[in-house]
Amino acid sequence: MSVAAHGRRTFPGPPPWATPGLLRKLWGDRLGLLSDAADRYGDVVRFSMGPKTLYFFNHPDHARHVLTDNAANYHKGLGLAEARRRILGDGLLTSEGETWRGQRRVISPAFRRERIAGFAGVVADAGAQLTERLEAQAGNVVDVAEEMTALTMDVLGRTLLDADLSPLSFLGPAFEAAQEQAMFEMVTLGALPLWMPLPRHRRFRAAKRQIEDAVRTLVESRRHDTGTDGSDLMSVLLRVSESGQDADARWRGLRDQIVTMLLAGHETTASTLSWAWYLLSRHPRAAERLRAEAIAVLGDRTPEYSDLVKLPYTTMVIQETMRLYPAVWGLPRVALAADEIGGYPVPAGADIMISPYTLHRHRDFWDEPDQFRPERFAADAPPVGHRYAYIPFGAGPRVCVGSHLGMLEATLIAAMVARRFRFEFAGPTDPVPEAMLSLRIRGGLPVRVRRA
Ligand code: HEM
Repeated sequence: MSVAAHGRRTFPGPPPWATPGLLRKLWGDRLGLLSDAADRYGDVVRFSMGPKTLYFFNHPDHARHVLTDNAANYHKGLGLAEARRRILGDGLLTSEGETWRGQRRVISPAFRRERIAGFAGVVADAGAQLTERLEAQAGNVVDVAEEMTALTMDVLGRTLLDADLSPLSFLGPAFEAAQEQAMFEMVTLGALPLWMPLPRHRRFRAAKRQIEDAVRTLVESRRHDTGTDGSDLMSVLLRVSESGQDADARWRGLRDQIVTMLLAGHETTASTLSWAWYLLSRHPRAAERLRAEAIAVLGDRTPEYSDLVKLPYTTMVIQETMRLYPAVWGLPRVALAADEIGGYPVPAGADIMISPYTLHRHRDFWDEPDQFRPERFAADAPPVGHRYAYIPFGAGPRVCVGSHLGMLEATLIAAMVARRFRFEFAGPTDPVPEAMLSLRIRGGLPVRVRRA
């Protein structure tokens, strides 16, 4: 069908008078907003919200078009644009164009599979410390989401940043405040400028200061101690920051990269592991199978990188967790020039949303999409109906640079913990997903720790 023919077609979507309700949902229930719209209107939805229009495309072909085939026409959008302005700056996640291309070229080697394989020892060590902490808590209720955050932060520090991040436990809440602000600005469309003396603005400014101070400390301590071979991420970032521009710009460049790595490198894996523990607490047979595999493969010994391929069921549990609760639930983009997606015309400047969360539950591509069934990812199961119906790490040029590290960490930690413990969900009601930049669990995940 021609563009002109579609141009006359009106987009499906809620009527303009629904705007207040839509904005409320954009603030309080982003997943509900998208899921309900997909159920009601199908694969293409236009949300008109006052001055803002959001185009939601929910067919895997649309995802391929935006993320890969015509990726050059799209920059990062809604939510990420605010996060860029407020906290991430021109780090790898939010930079664009030539700046991004240059950064990706120099940063990627630090994430190669061979390098990541060398990190298995650090992951195993962090896992051993975690199991000791859990042992001390056997029979008690702990917030396992908080434990996962501490663990992934520790691993990130010791692998990529060559630093002990344990004195920086305030970073978790500080990142939370920073993301809150970015989301708030997204929903209020920037109507409440940061100079206004609101408590949330004060909270944000304090959080930003804490994050900057932490980065400064990391950089200073590293400059005095360069005992590495120079190919780790921190060395690469420091080297890059030594060339060109004025001192201020160099510092900003370095800060943006480190803040980005701190945020992107720990929340996502922590979220994945937390949701996995919740799902396993609700599916004891799957939990038992995972435990049996972990014991058969690892026994009592320290896991190694080569164990990854021997843990297919554990891997399937992580894959299925990322299907139901993809840590990066939304891939917002802005169209640079007018385009046509799935036959629908979108104007230049249009805000586009591709959502792994809704694609991963798309009824045309998944059997019983809301059920937790790790078997769908078994080697002998039918392949996923469409390559872009499952994109937990994104796709195309902006695909996750840390996916190998994320998978290594999630799989080894799941096996190490499951061979010793099981968790009973101890919350008063089912956990509520909170769609910030990553998919958190609102209020944490209380579980009772039981020796398995
Ligand atoms: C289970 C764990 C993880 C998941 C599910 C995940 C998911 C994603 C997704 C979906 C994207 C694409 C975002 C977009 O297109 O807008 C992304 C990008 C990115 N991720 Fe991850 N990630 C994980 C772990 C990590 C780790 C461990 C790091 C390490 C620092 C990391 C660093 C990054 C960076 C820097 C980008 C931006 C890449 C670019 O634009 O060139 N991620 N991640």
